[in-house]
Amino acid sequence: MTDTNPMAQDARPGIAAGAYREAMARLASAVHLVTTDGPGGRAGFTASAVCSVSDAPPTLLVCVNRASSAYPAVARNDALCVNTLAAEQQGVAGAFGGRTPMDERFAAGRWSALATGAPVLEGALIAFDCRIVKREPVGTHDVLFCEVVALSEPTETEGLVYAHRRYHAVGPKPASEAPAAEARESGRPARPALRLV
Ligand SMILES: NC(=O)C1=CN([C@@H]2O[C@H](COP(=O)(O)OP(=O)(O)OC[C@H]3O[C@@H](n4cnc5c(N)ncnc54)[C@H](O)[C@@H]3O)[C@@H](O)[C@H]2O)C=CC1
Ligand SMILES: Cc1cc2nc3c(=O)[nH]c(=O)nc-3n(C[C@H](O)[C@H](O)[C@H](O)COP(=O)(O)O)c2cc1C
Repeated sequence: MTDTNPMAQDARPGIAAGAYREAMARLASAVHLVTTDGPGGRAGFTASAVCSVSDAPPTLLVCVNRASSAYPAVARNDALCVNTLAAEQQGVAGAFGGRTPMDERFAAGRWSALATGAPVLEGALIAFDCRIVKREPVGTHDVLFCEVVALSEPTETEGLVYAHRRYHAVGPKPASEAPAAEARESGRPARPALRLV
């Protein structure tokens, strides 16, 4: 049988990086700033390749490109913080998304620290302060296994999602705006949970 779907044609071993990226562009991901500080210096980058591995011990994985300007610091330091971005922090995601000097990136936000000293972004949806417990090179990236040692106070607001090469807002608005409750009371439809920002 001849398959006329170009995506299906590409789904074979040895597909080109471009076809893989095109496929990956269809996946929606939360957007994070991965930040670090220590003997290797302060650095950070925007990341979507982050996921939960285990809750005992609480462990995340983060994939970092070895060609990234943040890599030398991430490679040397033993801690990092995964700052999951709120919808209104799209500008900070842009600043940390490449080609901007580190000092300028950090000027785009306000910072504190939890247990490890890695920079914690004020207003993030949530921040996971981590010790890096294992590193595994895979292709162009290092996969970092990170044990979560402290959490920030969560911010009750919309999250930031990246899909189809664009940012979107997702989730509930702050309680004060309570659109769903309002909509229920007024009989009007609630606004969609996902919108372009
Ligand atoms: N995991 C990563 O290293 C990611 C890197 N990026 C980088 O940010 C820039 C903008 O990206 P897009 O506008 O989304 O266009 P794009 O066409 O370069 O990427 C589309 C999708 O492919 C994946 N991807 C891209 N580069 C990758 C890489 N080097 N390794 C593994 N997966 C990768 C991501 O899921 C991304 O959303 C590009 O330079 C891209 O390389 C973006 C997302 C993830
Ligand atoms: C939405 C988005 C998600 C990204 N996710 C990752 C990621 O998970 N891992 C990674 O190494 N780079 C990721 N990048 C790329 C880095 O943020 C950065 O652009 C890249 O490391 C090159 O930066 P440099 O100019 O500091 O070398 C992402 C970029 C964007 C815009």
